[in-house]
Amino acid sequence: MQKNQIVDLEITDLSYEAMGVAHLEGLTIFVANALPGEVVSAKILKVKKNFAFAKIEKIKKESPDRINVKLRQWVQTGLASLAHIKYDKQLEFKQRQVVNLLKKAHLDNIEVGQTLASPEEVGYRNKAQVPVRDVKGKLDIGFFRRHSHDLVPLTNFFTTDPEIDRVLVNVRDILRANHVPAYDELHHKGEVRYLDVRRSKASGEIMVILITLHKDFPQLKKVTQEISKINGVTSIILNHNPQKTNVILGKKDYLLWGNDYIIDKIGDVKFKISPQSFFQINSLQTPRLYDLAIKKANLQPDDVVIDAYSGIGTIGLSVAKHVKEVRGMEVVKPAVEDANNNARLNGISNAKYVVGRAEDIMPQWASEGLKTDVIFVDPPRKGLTPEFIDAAVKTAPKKIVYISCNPATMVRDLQLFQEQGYDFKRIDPVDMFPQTPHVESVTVLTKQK
Ligand SMILES: C[S@@+](CC[C@H](N)C(=O)[O-])C[C@H]1O[C@@H](n2cnc3c(N)ncnc32)[C@H](O)[C@@H]1O
Repeated sequence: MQKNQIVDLEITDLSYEAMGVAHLEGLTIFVANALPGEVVSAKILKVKKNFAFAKIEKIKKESPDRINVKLRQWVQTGLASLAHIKYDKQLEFKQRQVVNLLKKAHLDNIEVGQTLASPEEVGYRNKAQVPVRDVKGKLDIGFFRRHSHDLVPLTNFFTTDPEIDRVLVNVRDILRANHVPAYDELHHKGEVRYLDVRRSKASGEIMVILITLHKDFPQLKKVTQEISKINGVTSIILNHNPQKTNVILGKKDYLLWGNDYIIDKIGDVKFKISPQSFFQINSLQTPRLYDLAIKKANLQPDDVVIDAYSGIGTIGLSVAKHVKEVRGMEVVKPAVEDANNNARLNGISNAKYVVGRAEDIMPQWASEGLKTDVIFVDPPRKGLTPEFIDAAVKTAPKKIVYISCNPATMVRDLQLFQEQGYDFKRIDPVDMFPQTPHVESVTVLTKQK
């Protein structure tokens, strides 16, 4: 098989990144945007030892699960790489990801629930972080083409709250009118690198973050003034990122106008959110995710509860009023400050959050003799560490509730807990990210007698 060769392929599966999978001449071929059951004529793009990549030239037999996407850029950029699949099939795809990982780990006896559908299938994101680049001599916003830094201009981000799209376009126009240069990655010059906009569905408050190469630039005052007039904007922040890096946010934030936070709500608990704090992006699905996790924890009034990888304390503060004590840890300092302020804001006095890596703090607490009843973990994609797991087990919790955004690392970690006397029977996928291949899930581990 050779690059540029045109081949006919029968798609038999979807990879975890939602690429169509076919087999030919002993190779596994990944075909972008192809669906199981389809027969496509495809062009080979790259050939490796055991696999190859191809792109569709023509669909010869179309799957009944295919949807015609209004803007091909949504799929092309990876912004919404499942958008060409009917929503109920997306949910099945996510459930199957978990089933397949369990099979690989020889855990076939574990039940996997149906993926809990999101109340909103599009426009659900309460935050957008979009690159700003020069396209054909004009500052533009959009999304990078997959595996590249070529900006595909966009004004409708599809999965984002349309109110956020409106603000993004307004800010783009203000930057253009004031001749603010977009960041030029190649020469490491220019000004605005990214726009980050967050909106609270509960309060309507909007935060605009300009992520810039320099801390100040000639048009900044005027631009700030004009952005402050956009309907709904209550906070404008400059995030200074002077580094030559792919990391989006710099370390320092400067308040340009308004508040240095926005207020959101989950259930009846209010949350103050700082620019660098993590906050679940699907506002309507988050309370359903937490309700599921909390129900599974079967909390008792005397329980000592850990909220690990706590962000701004959303899980711990949602349960604090029903238990004896909540302790949490989180590595981002402003998020911890938010968590402790959020406890006060909601009249909660039995929850305390500390700054630090969970893999350092948990062993410290265990060595101090802490005993726990329920541990909630909600780590980033890389999952937990063995140090964290050992220490968590030492505190002898009755239950560990694992909320995960990456089923591969979660299955690895669940097996480590199993080796230490904890067992689980079921995993429940929850769709936090419709139109994308991301799989969130909740699992409860119970201490064996
Ligand atoms: C998936 S978020 C969950 C946050 C929170 N539980 C929520 O639902 O909003 C993961 C959090 O872990 C934090 N984090 C990442 N690595 C960490 C580490 N080694 N120790 C503690 N927190 C960490 C991140 O800053 C982020 O806030």
